[in-house]
Amino acid sequence: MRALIRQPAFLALQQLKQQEQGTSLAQRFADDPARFEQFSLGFGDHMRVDLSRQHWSAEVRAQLCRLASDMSLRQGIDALFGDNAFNHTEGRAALHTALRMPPKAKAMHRGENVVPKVHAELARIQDFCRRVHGGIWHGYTGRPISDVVNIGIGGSDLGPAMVAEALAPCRDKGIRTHFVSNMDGAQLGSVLAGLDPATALFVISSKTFTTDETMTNARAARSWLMTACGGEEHIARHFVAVSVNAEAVTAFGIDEANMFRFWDWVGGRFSLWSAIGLPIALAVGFERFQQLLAGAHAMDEHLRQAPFEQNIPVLLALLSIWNINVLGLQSEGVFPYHHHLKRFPAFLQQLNMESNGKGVNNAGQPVDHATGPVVWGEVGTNGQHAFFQLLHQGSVMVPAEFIGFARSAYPYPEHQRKLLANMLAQAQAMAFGKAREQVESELAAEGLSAEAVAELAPYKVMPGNRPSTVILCDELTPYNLGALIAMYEHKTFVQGWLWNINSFDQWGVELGKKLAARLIDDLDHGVTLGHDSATNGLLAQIKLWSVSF
Ligand SMILES: O=P(O)(O)OC[C@H]1O[C@](O)(CO)[C@@H](O)[C@@H]1O
Repeated sequence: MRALIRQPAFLALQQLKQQEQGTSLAQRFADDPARFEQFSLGFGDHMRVDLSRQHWSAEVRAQLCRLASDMSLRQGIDALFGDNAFNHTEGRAALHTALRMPPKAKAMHRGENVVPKVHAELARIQDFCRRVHGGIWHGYTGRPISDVVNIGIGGSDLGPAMVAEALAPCRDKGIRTHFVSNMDGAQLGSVLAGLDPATALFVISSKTFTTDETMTNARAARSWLMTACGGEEHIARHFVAVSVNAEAVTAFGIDEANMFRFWDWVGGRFSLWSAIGLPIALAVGFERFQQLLAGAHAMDEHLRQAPFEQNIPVLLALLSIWNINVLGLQSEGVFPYHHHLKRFPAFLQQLNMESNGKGVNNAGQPVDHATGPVVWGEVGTNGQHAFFQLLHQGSVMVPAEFIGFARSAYPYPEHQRKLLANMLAQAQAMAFGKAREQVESELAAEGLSAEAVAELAPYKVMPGNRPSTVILCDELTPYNLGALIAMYEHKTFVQGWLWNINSFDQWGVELGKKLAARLIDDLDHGVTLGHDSATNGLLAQIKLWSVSF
């Protein structure tokens, strides 16, 4: 297959660039009163995705869809649900979609249908939740569990932490959840300080069960608990594990009976649907966890069945290809207008940037085009009072994705109306801005002199013409959240397919881990030599200031 930038459809898109850039968003809307209907898509009765405020036309969309067809995307999508070898640099499949399939479905991996074992593990999770919620599984003094502490990092943290927070209004099981990920005792220390060891349950979540941050935190948590309860025999009531590595789990001292499994065909950043989602099920109940899976599965089916022109994740990915590879926009802002989605941008950063931050294609050659964008964001309206200035008037153009919900679980209708109004206003301001003439007439109406108007006007002009997407749902339910996350997973996958990169490995994080291992040793022994001069100098300074090394 020819590379993206040598595809005839891509060359056609490049030809269209000038013409498209020459038409402002304001002009597009003026020319076509039905633009919203033309460029917005529904997902069932719960979600509407508005792509009308992007710098594209029906012609661009058609060429992008042709590009996807020419690059055999349909074949790629089919493979995502079957026995693929997508993660060829690690010798693994990418089969996370099997985690949310109904019991009777089939997903083959090396000749075996994996769906029955997925459901067998789900049944174990359900049973465990029942025991914890019913107080049958209790702490060493006999009191029921009140606090669940997930110890994990990356995909073993971000997904469950984001979802547990997002579904906060559904937390009716009497369980508080905490997430400890960082190699910084400040995080573990502050979580432990608020816990009663007799009612705390630690979930050690690590696909490999070798990640240094997780194992360091897990060992410290175990010592803390031992000090409180005074005996190794009590540990089993307070520690469970989620991993693929049974040997390492038992070596740590957790019985295999208290280990929840997933499989090497589940990448870390795609793992929240597996037993890695245990803290979610403990926090909001197993039924809601099932609804989350159902929402994701519905999005899977949409990806598989909808024609490209109406396929939400496909169009999101194609638009990002258009923005990145043709228009040269290298960053994407994600702004959920829901306070409980405050961890969503961080989750998306791992999902997209760890997947698509690659510089070598599937044939081992350097790519000759841009790949994954810088993904960042913050909840609205907080972001508006922080960095939206740059979005509106800065010299960088950042396509924005606004995510909003018509209904709120909280009884503050005024807040909700104002929240939604703000989200819509930001998308409007980005697209249509404010022209100089309007600024001048407003200033004049305020009574400013002609001289003052001329002086102030340039600062108040809003250039507009900045692209954005609005994703609107009826409410932040487990089902909608599942669909939303799966939508972004598939956007990431489709981007990776078209860029012809492996979206499922992450070799780029390895070197730092190796270097850190040597530096940990040096800090342990007070060594300040043998590195580059900057590292040696900083080691010496740390040694001077530190009392503990
Ligand atoms: O679940 P594990 O094996 O502890 O890995 C945690 C995270 O570390 C990474 O491998 C990156 O270092 C992620 O891909 C992964 O989600």
